Amino acid sequence: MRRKLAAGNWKMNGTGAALTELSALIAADPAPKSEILICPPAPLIHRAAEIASETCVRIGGQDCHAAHAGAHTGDVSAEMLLDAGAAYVILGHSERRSDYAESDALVRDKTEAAIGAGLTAIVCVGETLDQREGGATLDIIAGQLAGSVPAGITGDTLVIAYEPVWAIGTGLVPSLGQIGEVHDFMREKLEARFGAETGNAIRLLYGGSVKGSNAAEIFSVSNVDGALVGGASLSAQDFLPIISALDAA
Ligand SMILES: O=C[C@H](O)COP(=O)(O)O
Repeated sequence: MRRKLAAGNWKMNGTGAALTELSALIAADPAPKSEILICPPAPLIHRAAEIASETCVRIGGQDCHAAHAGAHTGDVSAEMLLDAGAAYVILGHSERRSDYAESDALVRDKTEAAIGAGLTAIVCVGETLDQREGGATLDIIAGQLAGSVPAGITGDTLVIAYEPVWAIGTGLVPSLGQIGEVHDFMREKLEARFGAETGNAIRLLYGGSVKGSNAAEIFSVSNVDGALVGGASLSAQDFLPIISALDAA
């Protein structure tokens, strides 16, 4: 049985004052059935992890370098995230793929580094609007999965987030049929590559304009094990209904 995961990606939002939202989240929902994850900007990870220690909320990073250490100005390694208190790291988010031209091969190397350091990697995949309209969605997802996910993973160290690029921060959401088609396809691909047991243990998140108002219907779709939430994770008031919907799914 896969434990559901409500993951919040704060992106490049929030200074120390934003941690009051994390405290409010912890105070409001101390024992959800689902796992809760908040991925704040890197400078807040250590403080966030201290606030969340011994609570049900886990803390994660939004990226890491593929190397353990070295001359990589401005980067952080997976080991540094772990040392700061992170348990997860998001990798290959479409904003990283577009802002920094991150390739599938680079995402795969980062994922290997993250898992090797003891983090759980959340690898993001998703098509652009042109690709969807051109009928290429499943080919794109297959290629990103094959290229970004390393060999030899285990079901508890990898999470896949399906985030259609055109749904991120736009208020646009795929139909439930479209979400289900991609999630079922990803499950098939993962089972074919890693075997039924591992492939079935990997959690599959949907991300892109998830709100309290649409969360329940999204979580009713087969093979949707939770959500990767951007804007609506920035306030406890907005994130809590999503967690409640996931608990109820
Ligand atoms: O990582 C989160 C996603 O990019 C979704 O962002 P959003 O919920 O603001 O659309």
